[in-house]
Amino acid sequence: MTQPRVEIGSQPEVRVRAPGKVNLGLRVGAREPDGYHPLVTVFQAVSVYEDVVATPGDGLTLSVSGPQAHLVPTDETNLALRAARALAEFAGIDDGVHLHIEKSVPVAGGMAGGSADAAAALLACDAFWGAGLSRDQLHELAAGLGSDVPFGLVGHTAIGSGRGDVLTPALSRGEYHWVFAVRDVGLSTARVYAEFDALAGAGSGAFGPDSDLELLQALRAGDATALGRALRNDLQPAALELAPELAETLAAADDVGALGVLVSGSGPTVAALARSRAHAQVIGAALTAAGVADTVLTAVGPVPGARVIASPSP
Ligand SMILES: C[C@@](CO)(OP(=O)(O)O)[C@H](O)COP(=O)(O)OP(=O)(O)OC[C@H]1O[C@@H](n2ccc(N)nc2=O)[C@H](O)[C@@H]1O
Ligand SMILES: Nc1ncnc2c1ncn2[C@@H]1O[C@H](COP(=O)(O)OP(=O)(O)O)[C@@H](O)[C@H]1O
Repeated sequence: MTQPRVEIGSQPEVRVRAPGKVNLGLRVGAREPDGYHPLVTVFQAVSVYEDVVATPGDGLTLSVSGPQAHLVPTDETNLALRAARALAEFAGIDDGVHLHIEKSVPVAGGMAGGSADAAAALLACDAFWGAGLSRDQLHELAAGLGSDVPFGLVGHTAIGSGRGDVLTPALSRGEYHWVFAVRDVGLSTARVYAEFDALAGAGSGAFGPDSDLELLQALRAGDATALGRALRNDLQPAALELAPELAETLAAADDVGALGVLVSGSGPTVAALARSRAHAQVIGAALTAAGVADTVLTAVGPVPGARVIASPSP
């Protein structure tokens, strides 16, 4: 598990890359006494990445770059810093580290960028400090940081139950091409779940372990058309209630022949499944032309979870 540091001049640097995600299926049960909703979800990791770079520092410090860096908290609430602190406490380490996040995943966009940062920071600190934690130990720390963080570690395709943190790998064949329509204003996950409650009955009514059989079958077969038909998000009506303009984005992607289109997680990012890389470009151009997205990203999935990457940035 321990990874070598890459020396740049005299500076040791560990760079870890972690993916964003889309929930291909997201089935939500009724709120439980602890205030959380049980889920059955099928996660796919996609090629929109966060890089977290660990370098020497006094104490635990953080910086962030990227188009939406100004939206990311850099205080103690930042998930990457919380991850570093959790790992240091667990492993009894009192060395410092500076973490720099190069952010590409939309902030508060329903693509789990903060969770990717936390997963990447766990792996980066483990390698940087030579802590040598096992996968199980990292997973345990990840689950303590947030429900989507364990998936940020494992990536690929997985079924999440519990709060999404209990993961079972899912078979998936082939590559899927995505277009993500990003909005500059995020949607708070807490608000979307609260709206889900307010719209009582908006859920699928089919909450349970067998909810996504068609979806899982499509993935096993590598059948993008069938996958497009099976995409499902129980939070979508709530996200649309809070951000009605998303209906136009969904319709615009549908109009240009997307195989399927849905709100990603708690939104407001809209994910459209394309037939091919070229078709993804066509959908992206149409969404931009229609003015229904502030930024359009294209990506493929599934991709691996957080990993130390060999070559540091130039
Ligand atoms: C919706 C999902 C789907 O993967 O991700 P995003 O699309 O936001 O990335 C997840 O369930 C995001 O889970 P998580 O990352 O734990 O959400 P948090 O921001 O910690 O939760 C904020 C608040 O949302 C509500 N919440 C969250 C998760 C859950 N299963 N039930 C809930 O009711 C709770 O009120 C909680 O206090
Ligand atoms: N490293 C981080 N990157 C982004 N957001 C973070 C981070 N740490 C904490 N947050 C907080 O978490 C909120 C949502 O996180 P994010 O993962 O971007 O979206 P989502 O939960 O919709 O997938 C942000 O609005 C921000 O306040």
